[in-house]
Amino acid sequence: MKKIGLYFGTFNPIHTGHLAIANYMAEYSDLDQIWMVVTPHNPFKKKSSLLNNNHRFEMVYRATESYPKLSPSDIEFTLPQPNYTVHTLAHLLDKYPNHQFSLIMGEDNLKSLHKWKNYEVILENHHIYVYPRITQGIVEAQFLSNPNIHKINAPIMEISSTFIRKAIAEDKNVRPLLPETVWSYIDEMNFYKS
Ligand SMILES: Nc1ncnc2c1ncn2[C@@H]1O[C@H](COP(=O)(O)OP(=O)(O)OP(=O)(O)O)[C@@H](O)[C@H]1O
Ligand SMILES: O=C(O)c1ccc[n+]([C@@H]2O[C@H](COP(=O)([O-])O)[C@@H](O)[C@H]2O)c1
Repeated sequence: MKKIGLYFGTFNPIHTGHLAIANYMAEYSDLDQIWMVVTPHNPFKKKSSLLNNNHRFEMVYRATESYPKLSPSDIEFTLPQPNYTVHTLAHLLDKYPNHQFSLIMGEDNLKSLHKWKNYEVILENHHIYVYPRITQGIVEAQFLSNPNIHKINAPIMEISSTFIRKAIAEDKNVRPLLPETVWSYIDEMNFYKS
């Protein structure tokens, strides 16, 4: 049985914070593989400001290419939208009956987990690894003591895709915040200019 960590994200774009989290999990957990699942449409986010799926996938592909334990995944591209994680998990369990799937997420997502579709089902069947992040809101008490939720003791990295998109639109240099191959793709393609 292979242990897979699913790191779901809009990745618009993938940044050094994402990559550091994925690499930390690859190095310091018992997960065999981390799949970075590019989500076409988060049910809580507007689709209008999104770069198309293939461009976001390409950036995740480039970011993870030289990391053997990290892989990009386009599994949600052919599933109904918006993408509810519980549906994707059902699809994955069906397709890979011999894999054990855990979730990796930032603390901002844990703060809204009580609003996710069938979150109880997700929690009953999967471990969730939560990465610290400074954001508004509080984590519901029910999640603080849940045995399937594991807090990761890792340094906080305050980088967000929103900050990067805004900075590029304002002509700032964001090169250190992105994997080099992602930075050059964004630069070549003129993404997020305004
Ligand atoms: N700097 C960070 N530290 C910890 N977790 C993060 C960080 N950035 C993103 N994440 C987590 O990575 C996953 C995917 O994040 P997402 O693609 O939404 O990035 P984002 O930077 O939050 O994007 P946006 O600013 O567009 O909302 C989420 O679970 C999110 O909580
Ligand atoms: O299933 C849900 O109800 C649900 C609600 C909000 C977010 N999600 C998923 O959480 C993942 C993280 O989203 P994001 O935009 O914060 O990177 C992404 O795969 C979303 O589809 C899922």
